[in-house]
Amino acid sequence: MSHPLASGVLVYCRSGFEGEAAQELDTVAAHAGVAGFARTERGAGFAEFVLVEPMPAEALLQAIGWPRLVFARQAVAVLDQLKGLPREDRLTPLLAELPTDFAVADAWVESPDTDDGKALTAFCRSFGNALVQALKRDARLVRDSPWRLHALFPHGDRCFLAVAHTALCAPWPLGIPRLKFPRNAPSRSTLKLDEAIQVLLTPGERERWFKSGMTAVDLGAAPGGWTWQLVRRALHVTAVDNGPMQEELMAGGHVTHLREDGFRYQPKRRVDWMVCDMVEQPRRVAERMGEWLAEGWCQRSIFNLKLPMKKRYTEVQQAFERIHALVHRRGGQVELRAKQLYHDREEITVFARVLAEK
Ligand SMILES: C[S@@+](CC[C@H](N)C(=O)[O-])C[C@H]1O[C@@H](n2cnc3c(N)ncnc32)[C@H](O)[C@@H]1O
Repeated sequence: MSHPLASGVLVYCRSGFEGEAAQELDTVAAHAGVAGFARTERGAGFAEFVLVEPMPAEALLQAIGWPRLVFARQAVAVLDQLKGLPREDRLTPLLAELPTDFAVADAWVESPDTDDGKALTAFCRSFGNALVQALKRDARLVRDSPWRLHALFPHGDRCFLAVAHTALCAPWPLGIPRLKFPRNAPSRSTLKLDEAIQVLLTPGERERWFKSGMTAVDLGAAPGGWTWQLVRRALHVTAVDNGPMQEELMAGGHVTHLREDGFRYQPKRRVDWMVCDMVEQPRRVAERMGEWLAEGWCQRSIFNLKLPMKKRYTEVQQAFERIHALVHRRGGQVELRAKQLYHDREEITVFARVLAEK
């Protein structure tokens, strides 16, 4: 069976952001005309959208999938939820729920990215090995299947059995790309920009849009973690910040440091990239980012929106609307992709590019 039926969508999110993830699922599903409701538990590290009627998993993931969700590190299509699994044999009941003649390329056993979930990591590893062996034995593991099986255990006796379509879902366990902190990078924030580039851009875009000799502006750059990532990709960077930049990074000769206000700075000529990590109200940041994009001062941008307020989902929507409106007013159109990354705490990271020139 190549078209499994799903009963819902399960998204993995940052603990504490389940409300935003659920609100987003409700909104995106309503736009896509998919009937159902979102539910979650605070601190669970996941939220679920329950369908009124089951539908093919692929169509569901196309309508409410990972690429279009901001507060989802991963989104998978739920086949079933198993409760009260016996400790002595959790494998047999799980295998019994798999649709017959359904093969997958791989199987991942996961637990939410929470303290409770972390306590299950060792179990997940050994159970994952057993599951893969069992699937091999039953000839259900087929390398070129577009499907991957996911078993998410919120508790030792409760499991969501789900499937991911490799073209529509995050390619990393728990939706978290494994990134190593580079030894000589100036700050831990460096991982945030690295993750944004991995998560928000395709491999082709990464290759085309980061070429030796390209130019970038980094607003709020000090001590230089984001600048370091751009320099690593052979870009020339103008770093705008009143604070000091790391000496080693400056010594490389690829960075010009300007002690100026990042909200007033304007480049003399268009740059390939503008990145911004200034800690400010999301409205103020959105306004300035919209201005940069509308005026064509940069081709593309990656910026953070800090979200310390209560109505975080609404705040994000308003910021996006404002950027669209500013660019539209100047005759352009902007594409926005955004995620709450693993390295984002109370914030999200946005990629923006202008699609049509004035
Ligand atoms: C979170 S830190 C940036 C860290 C940096 N991205 C890194 O990876 O090392 C925020 C920076 O924004 C700067 N900043 C805040 N408001 C600013 C403004 N109006 N103009 C320029 N820099 C500003 C602060 O001085 C601070 O260095």
